[in-house]
Amino acid sequence: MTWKRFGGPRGRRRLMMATGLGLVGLLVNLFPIPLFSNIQLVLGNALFIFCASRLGYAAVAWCALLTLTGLYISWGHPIIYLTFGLEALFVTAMRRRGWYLLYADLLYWVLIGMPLTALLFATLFDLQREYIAFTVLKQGFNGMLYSAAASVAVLMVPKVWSKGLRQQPVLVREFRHKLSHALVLLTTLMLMVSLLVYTSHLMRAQQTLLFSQMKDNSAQLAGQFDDFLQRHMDALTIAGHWLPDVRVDQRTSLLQLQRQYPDFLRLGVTDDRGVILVDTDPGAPLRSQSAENAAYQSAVRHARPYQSAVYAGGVGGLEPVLVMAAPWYQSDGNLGGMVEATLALSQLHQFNDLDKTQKMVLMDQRGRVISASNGLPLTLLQPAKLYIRKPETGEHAAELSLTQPEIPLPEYFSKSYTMNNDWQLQLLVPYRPAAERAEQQFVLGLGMLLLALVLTSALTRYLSSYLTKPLENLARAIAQPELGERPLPGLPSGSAREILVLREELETQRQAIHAHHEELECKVARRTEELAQANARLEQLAMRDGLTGAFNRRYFEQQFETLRQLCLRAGQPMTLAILDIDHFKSINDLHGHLVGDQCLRAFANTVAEQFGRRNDLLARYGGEEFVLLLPLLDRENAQQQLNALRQRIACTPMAQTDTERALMLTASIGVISVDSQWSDCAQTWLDAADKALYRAKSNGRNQVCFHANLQEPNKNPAVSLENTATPTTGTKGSG
Ligand SMILES: Nc1nc2c(ncn2[C@@H]2O[C@H](COP(=O)(O)OP(=O)(O)OP(=O)(O)O)[C@@H](O)[C@H]2O)c(=O)[nH]1
Repeated sequence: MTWKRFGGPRGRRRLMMATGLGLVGLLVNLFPIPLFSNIQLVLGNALFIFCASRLGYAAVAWCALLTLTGLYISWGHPIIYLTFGLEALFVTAMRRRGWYLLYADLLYWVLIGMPLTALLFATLFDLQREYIAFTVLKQGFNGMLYSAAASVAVLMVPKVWSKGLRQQPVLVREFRHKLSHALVLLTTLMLMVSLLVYTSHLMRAQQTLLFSQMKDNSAQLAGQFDDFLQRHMDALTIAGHWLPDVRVDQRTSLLQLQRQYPDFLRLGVTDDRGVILVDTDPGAPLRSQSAENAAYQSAVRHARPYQSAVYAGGVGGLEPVLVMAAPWYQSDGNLGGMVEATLALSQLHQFNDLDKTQKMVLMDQRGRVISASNGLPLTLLQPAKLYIRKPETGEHAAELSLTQPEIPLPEYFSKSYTMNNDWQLQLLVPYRPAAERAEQQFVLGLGMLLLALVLTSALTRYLSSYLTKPLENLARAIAQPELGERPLPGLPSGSAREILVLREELETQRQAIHAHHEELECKVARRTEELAQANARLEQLAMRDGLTGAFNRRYFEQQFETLRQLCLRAGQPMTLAILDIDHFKSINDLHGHLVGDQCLRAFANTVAEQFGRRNDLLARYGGEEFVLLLPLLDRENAQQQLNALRQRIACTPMAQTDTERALMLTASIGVISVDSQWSDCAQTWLDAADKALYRAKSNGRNQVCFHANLQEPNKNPAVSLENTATPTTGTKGSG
């Protein structure tokens, strides 16, 4: 056990909490609530069950020890430490595994508590089997009641009370489990309380009825005994009056009287000094009541009837008898003496024998048994040992045992009655049948309780799924990725209003989110479009020449290697041409820069129209110079197409002068058209083409000049360029 856990301030607070709860439990258990039969409620145990919901083993064990000490004081059986102590630890362990207290306790009593209690009772006590079964059931019932009470306390007591003290995990459960537990708890408590109230009320009513019957019966029986004594005394009194007339044969008359009253064991007549004159049994003289007996003397003196105390007499001198006497008078009216009789009392119980359901004990003033029903373990004329468990109170009969003072179950309900002569009549009704009735009702009630629990559990399962299904559907619908597009699914028409409201609220929110989402998407699309356009514009700006729309020099340099690789892969030559407008300066000078710009644009368009293949690339190289990169174009085709271009330029009006004359111009073109492997350096190619251009200019302009058969450009390209240039002359355009 982890007593170390009690270390530190938190541990000390836990110890204080366990001690506080344990002491409350101890106090409550000192006064178990008596219900009926032998059933008592031990609500104090609820305290250690409550403790098990919050604290660990050590704290619960300590709380249980305190609580059970209260029970030990009131019950006196040390085995409670075992059965209930195990219960405390078992419930703590199960709570740790996430069980509800009520279910954990029920499981304990079914699996361990009831079998263990039955075993202990069978071994340690000499009890009837049915009584053991009933006691065991009673323990289980008790367990369920106080664990249900503890569970309610757990629900009711604010969590803040045990804040920081918790050793048990906080359990997050599904709604249906919570609902089911709450309903089972409620049902258990309601049914148990109803069962207890109903059964104890019924039992009390039965006991009240029984007690009132016993009261009547005891009074009636006592009356019969009084009658019995009175009748016999009357017989003697009457005999006292007629005895003088039959003086001749008084003995015969007395024998006749004895025949009429067989309980007179013997009869006799004394004189006024107590000397026996006549005796029905002269062989054994009538016990003298005279001389030393002051009461008898007084009775004689005053001519009053006399009744002795009970003493042993009769056959063998062992039966309880008494002597009664009445005065007799002589014919002159004077007191003659006393008519005496010995009266047998042991058969008085026969008055009660008609009622088989009850027994009786009649005791004299000194508590000695005078007469008792057959079968009772009592000895005549010995003081009766009556172990009365509860005194008679109010309308309840006392509980009485004749055999053992500490027997767990009383043997009889008893009602005592004091007769006129101070004899005690004890009326006894066997306890067992009444207890059996109570037990039957209790077991029946317990069975109904279990049935109700099973039904409640099954019903709440259905009910909770009926309540939670719409919530689960809603949660599932919300979790769907395409939530925004579709409306939330409708709920069954019988759904709770709160859930319907929740659904409506969620649907409104969904629509708002969806609208917002769509708006955002539109915005994003618009922004993306704008961004793409801006990017395209930027791209254009980055790679195009603003005036002519042709690619710029940087773009040309970027694309050069790509297009060269294209030619390499195709094993084709590549052509690079530099186009330079002839005498462009004079156009500027004569017509102004605007016209010059117009010419540049028109020139670029004309070139682009001529070389419109996908991979042809026209870039403005600077001023009025353009570069044409023509992949997959061999020299022959290049020559043909560039000449065609040159002619087309020459006959294409590029702009209008102030005088509305069409402005025509020519261009010189320097070309290099070789295997693409020739050089991987754009500048080398440009230089070679520039050389050719230079020659075109030098040769009179408006012509296409080629360089060819360039073998090792990197070594000395200029030399080979000079040697291999092939000019193609055209008509010189006007400037
Ligand atoms: N309008 C206009 N003129 C430009 C532009 N860029 C360069 N120029 C002009 O182009 C002219 C080029 O003149 P030059 O290099 O002497 O060449 P050219 O007059 O064409 O003579 P050749 O090339 O030898 O036939 C210069 O006068 C520049 O001012 C431009 O963007 N717009």
